[in-house]
Amino acid sequence: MNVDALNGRLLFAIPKKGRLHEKCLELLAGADIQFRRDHRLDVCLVKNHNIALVFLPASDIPSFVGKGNVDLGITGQDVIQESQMQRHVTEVLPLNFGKCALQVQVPEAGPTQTVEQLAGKRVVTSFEVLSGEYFGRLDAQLGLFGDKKTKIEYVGGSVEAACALGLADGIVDLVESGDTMRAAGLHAIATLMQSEAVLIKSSTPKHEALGPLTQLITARLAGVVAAGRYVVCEYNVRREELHAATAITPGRRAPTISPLEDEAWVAVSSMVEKRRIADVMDELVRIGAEDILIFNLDNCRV
Ligand SMILES: Nc1ncnc2c1ncn2[C@@H]1O[C@H](COP(=O)(O)OP(=O)(O)OP(=O)(O)O)[C@@H](O)[C@H]1O
Ligand SMILES: O=P(O)(O)OC[C@H]1O[C@H](OP(=O)(O)OP(=O)(O)O)[C@H](O)[C@@H]1O
Repeated sequence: MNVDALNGRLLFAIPKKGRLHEKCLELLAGADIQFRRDHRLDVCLVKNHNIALVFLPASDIPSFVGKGNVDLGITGQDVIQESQMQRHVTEVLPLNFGKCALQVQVPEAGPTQTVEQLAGKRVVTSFEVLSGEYFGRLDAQLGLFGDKKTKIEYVGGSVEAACALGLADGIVDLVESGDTMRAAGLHAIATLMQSEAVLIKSSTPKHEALGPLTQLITARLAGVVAAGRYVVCEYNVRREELHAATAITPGRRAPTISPLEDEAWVAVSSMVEKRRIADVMDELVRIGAEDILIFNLDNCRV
């Protein structure tokens, strides 16, 4: 690709592989950001917007965005902190995927069961900056100095194997379901941070003219994220129960209430958070609501 082809385009960084990659592609499709990527190329032009996508390792995206080499990016909050770019990037939108926790883990049956016991020993991690800060504070509290301090060692992957291989007394790694941790015979004894995927932009953007396009893309992505988070709940309820019904489904602004041919009844339509829907349906049944229907959203603007 001719380098000039990128001139004036909004550069948008997407994780090139790993846990966040597929979800990002779904998000781009939902926002109708159209492109065709030659699988050997890490840069490609968007057909229907003045944007170029740049496929990068998730852990490099905070510094590319923070330094202004690319304008927008998607990555995890964990790698923003680890690369110490939190002052250089602005988190524009939480994306409701890539949720995980960075945790201190030790062998379940081992002699070390608290972080105080682990301090001063060997910790293996891919997050050496965050682990160094965490154990640095702990070492200072416990009066561990010089060669008594916790020894933090970096590995690029398969961190969970480090204890079994005799490399470490504990590890610091990401946990989502906990399957990896349990399969390795480990359990968590402390949490350094919670993380999810976020849309980020440079805190000092180089291309001010691209501001409106950044806003448009952010609004589209927010619509796709909200569509995944909410369902539409429709039901019929007796008019005298309307007050109770709107308390159960208050909607984002207010529920839509429509009259029915039978004047004793009304139809209610309301957005409800997906994770609450089973409880909401139980409560609606309890007040005598009928014909409760739940609809998934493809896309929305809220
Ligand atoms: N199990 C998980 N569940 C949810 N999100 C995760 C999980 N593991 C990692 N993430 C998120 O995805 C980001 C990328 O992690 P991933 O393990 O896919 O790295 P990667 O880019 O493939 O790098 P590498 O394979 O070189 O370690 C992490 O920084 C974190 O924000
Ligand atoms: O709690 P869980 O749901 O099991 O997820 C946690 C695992 O996911 C991540 O690794 P990933 O599988 O992305 O591969 P990696 O080790 O190559 O980074 C992380 O490093 C853990 O190993």
